[in-house]
Amino acid sequence: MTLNTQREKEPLRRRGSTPIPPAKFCQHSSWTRDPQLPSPSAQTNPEKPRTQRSHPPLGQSASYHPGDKSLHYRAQWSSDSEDDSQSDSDCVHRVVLLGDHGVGKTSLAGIFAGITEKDEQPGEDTYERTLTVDGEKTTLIVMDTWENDKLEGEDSSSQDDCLKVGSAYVIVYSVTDRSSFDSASELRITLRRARQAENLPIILVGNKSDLVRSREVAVEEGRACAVVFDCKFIETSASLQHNVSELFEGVVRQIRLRRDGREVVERRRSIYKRKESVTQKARRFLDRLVARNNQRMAVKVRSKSCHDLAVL
Ligand SMILES: Nc1nc2c(ncn2[C@@H]2O[C@H](COP(=O)(O)OP(=O)(O)OP(=O)(O)O)[C@@H](O)[C@H]2O)c(=O)[nH]1
Repeated sequence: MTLNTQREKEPLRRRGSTPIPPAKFCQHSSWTRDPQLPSPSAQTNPEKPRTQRSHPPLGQSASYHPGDKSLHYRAQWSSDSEDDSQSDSDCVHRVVLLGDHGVGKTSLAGIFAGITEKDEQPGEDTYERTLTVDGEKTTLIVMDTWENDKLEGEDSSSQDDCLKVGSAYVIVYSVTDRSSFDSASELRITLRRARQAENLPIILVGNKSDLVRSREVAVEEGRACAVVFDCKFIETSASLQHNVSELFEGVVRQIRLRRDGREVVERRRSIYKRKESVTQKARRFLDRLVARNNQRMAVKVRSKSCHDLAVL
């Protein structure tokens, strides 16, 4: 994996209120977007100026591909150093950020969007970006539209919309704020109620991991919560841009695992993942084997795997 810090084009931004044409979305495994089609937003707003931004580091795995003219209106980052010409699909998925005020949703969305300057606040609340993960392109539309504090009797339609439209959800809490952790659990329950029958990718994110001294929620608590609520877990620091690329690449992998099935995704990933040693692989295999016959072990393995965003 390489880090490419070349200048890149600004990612597409939308206002949350701007309707997104449903035809853009890949809710089904068979849907593939025609890369020759112009962006729907480019059609509705052809005059929209696009300024250049520098790409943030995005962990250690970012690389931008400015030569791709068919996707000129979108920014991309890649988890691979390989040539992307082999990419075989380009689906679009909505990822909704949920969580209390001040936990860092906008900051995470800003990093996703490629906003680097500290004092530059994201002006919009919906961002589109194409990621190349394990050699395949996927476009995410990250929605930072959640309004947490609807009062009793107030119209909750925007919350309902958020709970309906996502192909994946990122529930953020701050590790320095226990009440935000409690809210995250409530949000998980609300989401489960709203989308009962669906096996949605949901990632619980403990943000602000850099604030070591004011930590109120231990990493083990986050992990245990993810096991109980059957979702994935990662700690991030938007300030240090730690684990942010891993988070969004993990979202892509979780979407694909549900779309393609476990074997296909894991095989594809293994081609690209060369860092894992034979010993690590063998340990993981043995853990699973033992877990099949041991309920308690199964919980242990699940708690280990809940922070591996590349497996189901
Ligand atoms: N130290 C530290 N501060 C962070 C981190 N992420 C966000 N912040 C700060 O926390 C504050 C709130 O961040 P936002 O991104 O606006 O949080 P939000 O969840 O979008 O908040 P609302 O828009 O009110 O819902 C800002 O001052 C950020 O700079 C982080 O990882 N570490």
